[in-house]
Amino acid sequence: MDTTLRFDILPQDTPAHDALRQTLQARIDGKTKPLGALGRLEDLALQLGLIQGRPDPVARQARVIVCAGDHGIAHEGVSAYPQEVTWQMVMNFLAGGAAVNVLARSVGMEVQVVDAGVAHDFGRIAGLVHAKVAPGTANSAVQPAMTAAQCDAALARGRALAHQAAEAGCQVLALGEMGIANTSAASLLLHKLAGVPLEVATGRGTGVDDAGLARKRAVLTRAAARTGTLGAFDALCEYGGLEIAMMAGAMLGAAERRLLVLVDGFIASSALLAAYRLAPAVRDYAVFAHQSAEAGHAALLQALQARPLLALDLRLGEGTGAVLAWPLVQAAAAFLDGMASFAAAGVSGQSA
Ligand SMILES: O=C(O)c1ccc[n+]([C@@H]2O[C@H](COP(=O)([O-])O)[C@@H](O)[C@H]2O)c1
Ligand SMILES: Cc1cc2nc[nH]c2cc1C
Repeated sequence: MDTTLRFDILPQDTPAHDALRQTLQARIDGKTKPLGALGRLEDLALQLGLIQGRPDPVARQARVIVCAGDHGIAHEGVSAYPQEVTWQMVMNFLAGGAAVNVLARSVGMEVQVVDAGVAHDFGRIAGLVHAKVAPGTANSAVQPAMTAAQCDAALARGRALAHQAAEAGCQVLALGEMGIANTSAASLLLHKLAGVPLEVATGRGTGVDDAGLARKRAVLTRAAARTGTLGAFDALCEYGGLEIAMMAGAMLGAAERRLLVLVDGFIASSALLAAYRLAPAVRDYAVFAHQSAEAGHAALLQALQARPLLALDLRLGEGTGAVLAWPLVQAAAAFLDGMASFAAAGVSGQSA
């Protein structure tokens, strides 16, 4: 089985990119600083230029899309919080009172809240993007979480949301999520797609105690045993979530429109892992914002050969870590644009 969608992402290893890479590197190296002294900001500037296909990339507008979804596996008692927190937090996002709202305001980022698959009827509520594919997934401990049609619908809707962000003028798209029990889905994806043992891939999520962690591991072991080796789409169907598939679709759609993708924590990274396996070129568009305190995130980042920008011990989700990395992307574009070159400033370059 495979997704019916085809993602059209420009790979970045073409000869045209080699020429642009050299131009960007020369611009970076010509700035008034010791060679390489802006460290990872230099990598960011280079990546942004390659993504936008220009030596003078811009980072003016960014949006965070928070995808919310519920999980059948929550009924196995794998989270420290009850399922209704998902829809209650959606209301909190819409009221502007959640962490992601506050942090996004502080860095000048727009928040879009999406019902990807919450097990609650919101009615026609203002401000919410109504993209509910189903009222939560099925319990992946006993059956596939999603049908292929549901997974395809979530991917397609995510892609469309990313395209809309591009049309609205964004250069950068951050993806975040809300979904009680979705660390279970992310751990199962990590286990199935990267072969990471469940003992390593499973953490405390919202904060289960030792007994809760043991129970969660037992549930995930049972769930994983239902299937053998899986491709990315089948793994999403079997163990993913509607919000995870929607984030994956949005990441792929963002790359199609040459947006830089800011990846949040453990669950968002599992969406990127699935997206990467569906279309490897998406990896070049991704910036890993932070290393989550969730056990398993280190292994996930390693599987993607990713080095996150920040390490703040966050384990909240919602896109909070991704939002905090937006000023760094802006700083990268700003130094490339505004710093004087050695020639312009009359500063001597490196000694021969
Ligand atoms: O982003 C992270 O790294 C992260 C780590 C742990 C928990 N979360 C959030 O907590 C919820 C999932 O935790 P749980 O225990 O219900 O599986 C979900 O709403 C996530 O946004 C998020
Ligand atoms: C309160 C609360 C807020 C969240 N935000 C993301 N995941 C969350 C989980 C809980 C429990």
